[in-house]
Amino acid sequence: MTSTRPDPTLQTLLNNHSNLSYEGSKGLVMDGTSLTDIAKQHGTPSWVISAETLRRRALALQDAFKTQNLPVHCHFAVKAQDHQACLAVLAHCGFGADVVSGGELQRALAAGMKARDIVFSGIGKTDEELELAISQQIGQINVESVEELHRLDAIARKMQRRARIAFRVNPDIDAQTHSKITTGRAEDKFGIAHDAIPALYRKTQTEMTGVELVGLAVHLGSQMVTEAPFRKGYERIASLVRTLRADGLHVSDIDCGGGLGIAYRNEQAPPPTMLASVIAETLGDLDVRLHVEPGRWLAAPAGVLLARVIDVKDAARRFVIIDAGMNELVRPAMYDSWHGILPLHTPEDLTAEEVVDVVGPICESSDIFARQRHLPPLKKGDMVALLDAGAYGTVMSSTYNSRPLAAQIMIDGDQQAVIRKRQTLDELLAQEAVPDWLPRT
Ligand SMILES: Cc1ncc(COP(=O)(O)O)c(C=O)c1O
Ligand SMILES: N[C@@H](CCCC[NH3+])C(=O)O
Repeated sequence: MTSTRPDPTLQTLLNNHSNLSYEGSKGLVMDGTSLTDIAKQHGTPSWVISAETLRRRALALQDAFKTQNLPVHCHFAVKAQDHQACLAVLAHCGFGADVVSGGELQRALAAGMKARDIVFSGIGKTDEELELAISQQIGQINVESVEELHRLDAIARKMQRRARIAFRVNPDIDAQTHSKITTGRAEDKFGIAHDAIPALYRKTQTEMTGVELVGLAVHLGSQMVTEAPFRKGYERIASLVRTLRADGLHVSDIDCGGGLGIAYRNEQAPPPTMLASVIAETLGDLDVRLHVEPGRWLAAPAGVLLARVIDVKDAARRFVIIDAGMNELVRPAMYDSWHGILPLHTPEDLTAEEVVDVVGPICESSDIFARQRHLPPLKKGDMVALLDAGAYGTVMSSTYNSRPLAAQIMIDGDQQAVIRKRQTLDELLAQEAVPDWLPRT
């Protein structure tokens, strides 16, 4: 995710984020709501998520498939943004869910998603999680190994049920993204090796009674901004489907996974219409039910993280120290990822710039949001928005350095609500117990 390309200008960042604009004294506005007002009312750091943007992107994705006349079922990858209010927005748009744990499964159901619209992927599903999925009769369990297949078959038979499953294929294709979010190479832990699929498929469909094998699933990685890996992956799946059918086996469902990237840093990220046409060209003639599992593309641009400048420290570099840290948004520290940063007040001159490092307060050298970034001059008390924080933001945050979890606010037209209260230090400490047999001073 690091790159030698020059950073986009603030104007380019704004142009790339159609839900953000500067409106005079209101400052930075997201879908009509002043982010300064939110920060003043709810404090910082705070997460803001726009239901309107979520909805707009959900519809754009569905439209892309409609234009291709593709019968695609959309399942939101809950791991990207798991708040029930966000899941409810997407459920209302007709989305199901892609879940990776019993917790996510329960969240999706609580938010109103239908069990039959839920797909369960994940490399380490416990017996209890498989039992939950079977008892809820979810749409599909994507099996990731022979070992899991046998475990699931035994559990389902014991429950006198038949679990609807697909095999997650490891196609041994590089997603051309950050290595830490690549999932489809042979050395990655995910999926069943593509060359092992035909024999296992036959054995499963002809001999196993606890599972109903309906097809294949593939997910190559996340933040994919080139077309080639999608195409290669789906071509491999199409060729497997033809092999299976030539062997008299039944394939009715293909799950195309997620992975569609966004332009965090003005990347030439392809739109969903690219995904739709690649799926149409590679899998469109197979007469199967198609599924997709996008997360980031839907949620990332719908969210921002608001923070306040604690201090500006002039040393070997100018450090803008903000009150959000890697415990809130860990992506830059974890993947060297780039997030746009905009001041909340309307800058007098969008082109007036200082070169600064924007850092958090955490005692880790990796707690850096931006290195040598060109930003309008910032001073103590100014507030900023970290962009594209709606996916893999709140869900990956922690309380490192005893920092209570930040508040989350949903905006929707002229409505807004706190959808997650700021955690208090008392609540954080109340989760702990000190054994009374410990000697105390
Ligand atoms: C199986 C599976 N499906 C879907 C996703 C969602 O990916 P993204 O947020 O990149 O669309 C992931 C995460 O990479 C995943 O592991
Ligand atoms: N957490 C990653 C994405 C991982 C996707 C899960 N398979 C990110 O923030 O980019």
